[in-house]
Amino acid sequence: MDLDFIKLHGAGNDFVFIEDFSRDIELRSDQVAWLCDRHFGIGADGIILVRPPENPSCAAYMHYINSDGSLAEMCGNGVRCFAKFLVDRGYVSAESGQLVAETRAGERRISFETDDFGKLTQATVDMGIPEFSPSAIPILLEANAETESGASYVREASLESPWGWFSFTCVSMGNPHAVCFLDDMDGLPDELFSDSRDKSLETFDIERAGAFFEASPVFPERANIEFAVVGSHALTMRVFERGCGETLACGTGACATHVAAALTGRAGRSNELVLRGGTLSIEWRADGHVLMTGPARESFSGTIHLPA
Ligand SMILES: N[C@H](CCC[C@H](N)C(=O)O)C(=O)O
Repeated sequence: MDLDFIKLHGAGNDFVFIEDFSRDIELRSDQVAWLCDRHFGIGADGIILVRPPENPSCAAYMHYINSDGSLAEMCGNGVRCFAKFLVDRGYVSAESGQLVAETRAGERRISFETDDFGKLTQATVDMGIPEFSPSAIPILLEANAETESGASYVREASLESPWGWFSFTCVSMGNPHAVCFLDDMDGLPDELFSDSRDKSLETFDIERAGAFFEASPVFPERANIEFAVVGSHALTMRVFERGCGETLACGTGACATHVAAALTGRAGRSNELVLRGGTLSIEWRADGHVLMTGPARESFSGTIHLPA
């Protein structure tokens, strides 16, 4: 089967977009993995099929698939690129400045800016209200703290690993996140850093630590694992994504990290989240909604022959 595709990315988190308004594209996990392979396929962190919405007031439905073929409820960088796909191709009027995307996690309102040619340059997504209960994450641990509004949540729960104990604060943005603040890297073993003389987020071996916790039995549906460092002006983070591995950015992960930082007194209600692929601006509003602002870029388009 020949597939027309468009490659887009949000802060380096990249996706293969395929228009599927006729709802006749179904991809097996091995086909998804092949399309996402950076040597034998197109190369991406995930696939996004653009499908008709259930609710006609929504612009379209975002069907997101991780590069390992697993489905995820939500993708923050992906939904900004989703808006770009729709605006740049005229499915949504550039003048309207907003649209509602339908996702597996629910509807997400997006406001966007365009350039002089009507092409979307950046978008602000209302990522909804985070969920905290262990059953909502899901995580097989008891809640041990309460938010100001009385929601129970898992705060800096210690999980053991071959390299010692790590503390995670858990947040759902429609998909599961476990956030670890690396407050004392000197206390971690040398083998977890590519340069033991420079124990930093950059030299931290996220592939090993992230893979260990992503697959921990404490997360029955696995989890996206964030490691973050709080600076004087910004939060710097890296993410090992469920079903993908390390990505250059994770929109829902940036939101979860920001919320966890606010909950644990490390940050206020608005922050710049610095990721390897770019910076996302996150605000946790007083009404509980999390707003994420960031770029969306088109890389290239083409047609690929998908082996049967
Ligand atoms: N791997 C994630 C989905 C993609 C999230 C990320 N790319 C984002 O921008 O939010 C999961 O399985 O929940």
